[in-house]
Amino acid sequence: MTALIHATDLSVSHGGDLPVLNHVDFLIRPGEIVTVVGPNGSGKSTLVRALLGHVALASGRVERAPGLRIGYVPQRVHIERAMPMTVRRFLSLPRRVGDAQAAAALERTGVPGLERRQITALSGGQFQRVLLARALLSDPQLLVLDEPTQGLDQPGIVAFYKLIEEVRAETGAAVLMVSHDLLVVMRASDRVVCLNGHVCCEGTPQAVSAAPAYRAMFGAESQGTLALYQHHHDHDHDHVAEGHRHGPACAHTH
Ligand SMILES: Nc1ncnc2c1ncn2[C@@H]1O[C@H](COP(=O)(O)OP(=O)(O)OP(=O)(O)O)[C@@H](O)[C@H]1O
Repeated sequence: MTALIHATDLSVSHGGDLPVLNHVDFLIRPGEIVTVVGPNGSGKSTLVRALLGHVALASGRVERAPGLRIGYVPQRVHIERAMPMTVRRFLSLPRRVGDAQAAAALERTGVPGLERRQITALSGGQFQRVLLARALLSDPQLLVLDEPTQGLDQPGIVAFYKLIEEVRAETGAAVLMVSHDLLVVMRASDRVVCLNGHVCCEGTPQAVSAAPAYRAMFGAESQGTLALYQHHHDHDHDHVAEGHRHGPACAHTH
């Protein structure tokens, strides 16, 4: 298998009437940056957790490359920060690491020397970088980031994505990201998957931002994303770009 993770016909139900994920196919290859976008409650976190093997599947299968090393950064809001703990101790959870390794990871993520600080005393942006540092300690082949820039301001978001691209360039790790930051997320991604219980459309950022299903889902917000690309390429945005896969919500033909 050349893919790091390959999921086919994935359905997940949390017990409600409708499945949260409905026959989703998903693939991530070595070194790719893939971003999953979609409205609140569209199943993005559930997809990530299913790919990691953290939720039971109603149907389908998930294949992970044998021995795959994954660095997982869960949604920041889900991490208990109230407990008194230094950054250094946090970096040794769940796996103990040496001082030099911890220092190098903090340096790499742009927050050197924070070891003795309390987790509770960090800013949102600093904590995000500490979380990334901890994920990098396992030398991952795949970094999984769930809403990594939630709560950051615009410059903080741009800086974080730049850091992710640098890490990918240096380590060759693939990156799977869930994000709402439509304005900047597209630029950093090789491929975008637009999710709403099912895969509405997927492809290059350019192709997805021009797809009717994507526009319908994000409406006015998507205009900024389109503007971002207008000077990068020369096709007419009133036409559908080539190169994206159709989902059930796509009404057009090429
Ligand atoms: N453990 C759970 N038990 C019951 N329902 C759940 C559980 N986890 C998620 N859900 C429901 O599944 C749906 C999808 O949730 P999920 O967190 O995957 O969406 P999301 O796209 O990541 O949302 P958001 O953008 O708000 O983070 C939601 O309706 C949510 O309420």
